[in-house]
Amino acid sequence: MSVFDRLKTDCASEWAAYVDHDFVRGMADGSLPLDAFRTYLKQDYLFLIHFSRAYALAIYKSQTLGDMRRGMAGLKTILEGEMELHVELCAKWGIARKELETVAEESETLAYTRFVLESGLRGDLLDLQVALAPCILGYGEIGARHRGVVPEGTDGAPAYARWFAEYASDDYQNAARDFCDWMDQTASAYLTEARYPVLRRIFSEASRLEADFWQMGFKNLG
Ligand SMILES: Cc1ncc(CO)c(N)n1
Repeated sequence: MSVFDRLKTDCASEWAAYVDHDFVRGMADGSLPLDAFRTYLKQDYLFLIHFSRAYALAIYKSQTLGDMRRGMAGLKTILEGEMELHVELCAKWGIARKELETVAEESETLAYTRFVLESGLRGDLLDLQVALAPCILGYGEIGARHRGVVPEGTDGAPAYARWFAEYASDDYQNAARDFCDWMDQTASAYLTEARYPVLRRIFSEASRLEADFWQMGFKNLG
């Protein structure tokens, strides 16, 4: 069993609340208000900036050149792939790059991103990977489950279909698989049963903060 499967099994309710959140269901059936998606997308741009910093921290926390290379590949995926998707989607929906760069950070964004960074600063590479796992592997699961199929006819449907397609793409799915293998490899070097409860707590909190991040999208709806 992978470390990811073990953590997911032990945090089943937090995991389900995250990957089956109403926000995700609303994207999947097209009913999500576009303003909720816009709020989410702007905050996610800020999220990705800190997420990149967390990958940079993974490089710093690496013990081997192999780990450093994997951290660098992850950093590249975000900086050159995912962030461009955001700029593209935002431009389509009337949010210019300039506006993205000046958006005020919501407390949910602040809490989640700094929690991930703090988990890595305080701990070692494995703590950091466990804090990052819900982000990468959760979006991988959501993308694979919905595969870009959104019923047409609602305002947001094209954006949601594009969004799902990105996370269902081979590139993203391969990056998620690589991440899972990488975490298993680190665990085989560092995981002991004595430290497992700490990792489980990190995974559970990161999953809860992901659910809060979706919920944030519903704030400020008129
Ligand atoms: C909040 C959040 N979690 C995970 C991902 C996937 O990278 C993302 N873009 N945003």
